Amino acid sequence: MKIHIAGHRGMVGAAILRRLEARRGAGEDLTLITRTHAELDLTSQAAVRDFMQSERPDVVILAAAKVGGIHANNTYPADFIYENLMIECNVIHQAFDAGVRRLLQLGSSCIYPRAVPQPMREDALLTGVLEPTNEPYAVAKIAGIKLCESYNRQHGTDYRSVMPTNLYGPGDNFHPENSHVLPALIRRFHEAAQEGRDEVTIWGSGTPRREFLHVDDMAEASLFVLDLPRDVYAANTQDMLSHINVGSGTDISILELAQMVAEVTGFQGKITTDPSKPDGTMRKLMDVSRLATMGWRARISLREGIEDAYRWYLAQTPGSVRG
Ligand SMILES: NC(=O)C1=CN([C@@H]2O[C@H](COP(=O)(O)OP(=O)(O)OC[C@H]3O[C@@H](n4cnc5c(N)ncnc54)[C@H](OP(=O)(O)O)[C@@H]3O)[C@@H](O)[C@H]2O)C=CC1
Ligand SMILES: C[C@H]1O[C@H](OP(=O)(O)OP(=O)(O)OC[C@H]2O[C@@H](n3cnc4c(=O)[nH]c(N)nc43)[C@H](O)[C@@H]2O)[C@@H](O)[C@@H](O)C1=O
Repeated sequence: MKIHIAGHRGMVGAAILRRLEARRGAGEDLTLITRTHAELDLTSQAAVRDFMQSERPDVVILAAAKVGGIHANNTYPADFIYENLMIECNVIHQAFDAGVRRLLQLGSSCIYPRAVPQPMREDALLTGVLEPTNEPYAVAKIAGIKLCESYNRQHGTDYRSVMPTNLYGPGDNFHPENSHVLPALIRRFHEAAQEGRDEVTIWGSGTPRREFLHVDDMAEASLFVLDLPRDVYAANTQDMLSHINVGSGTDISILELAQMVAEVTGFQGKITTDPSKPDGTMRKLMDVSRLATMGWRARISLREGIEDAYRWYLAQTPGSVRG
């Protein structure tokens, strides 16, 4: 079986690759095909066509995307909508043209309307107005789901979509402005503790609630969904092989999260908030009952996961951390 992992150097793609390499090491007959961003720009239709036609994988896992936190989404909306639409159109269509029958793509919990009932069910898609700070990215991610569904309907393919909640872990982006909240706080609290500062400021009011999932759980869930028999997956995705939520099933306020990161990093000072920064959606908690019914649940607790991410951050040589 030839599997192409697009985005294998990203946080999620690398975690999926680690699991597949372990399976290959355990004797599964897998050929894993990867290209770096420099070797293959997925926004180039011609380059993706040449790649898919020459490699002709059996399965494609699409974990490449333009990704960032609330500030990056709000500051570079054109990059987020353009690059993500191009990557999805190129990878999904060129995979189809090259005869790929099975594909898994990663979306995001931001596809759901901002004021949707919590926890957010899969059928809440397209029932209301999106969160403005990440609407362009969300529109691209919704297009990704609809691309897969449409190829399935018209051509009988088996293209599945997983919708992860907020992710974190080894390989994350720790950029002070463009990253997601957890890596940003790990870095900020670590640096404050090292420098003996007595105050750390977090963005927004601290009251929004988010659900976090460790990337190793996400990688496991992705391969679990990919491996599900088609009839089982179809029965749980409204018979059209649509999208499925992946999360831990519990959420936490950003202030509580900051307190946990402070404990893990050894910061003992005061935590203040900066209301001039956006809160974004006030709550994002996935309804993960469909995936649970099919047999998958998250295993890594948030506290353990933060400790793991912090160990990974500390183990990097200075200057090698992304961001
Ligand atoms: N991180 C999170 O909290 C969440 C992530 N997701 C989704 O999970 C998936 C993986 O995200 P994550 O691993 O966190 O993101 P990363 O930014 O860690 O990884 C994305 C990867 O895609 C590559 N890439 C981006 N643009 C291109 C391109 N034009 N051509 C080739 N490669 C490209 C990047 O390469 P390079 O760095 O060289 O540009 C990078 O290796 C994405 O679909 C994302 O939307 C969903 C919900 C939450
Ligand atoms: C995964 C998800 O990620 C983004 O949506 P988001 O959930 O709003 O992500 P975030 O992690 O950036 O922020 C979460 C909350 O945390 C607060 N916050 C506090 N202090 C910092 C801080 O220092 N950095 C950041 N980034 N946020 C901070 C911040 O103000 C917000 O209230 C979108 O890309 C979206 O498209 C998407 O898919």
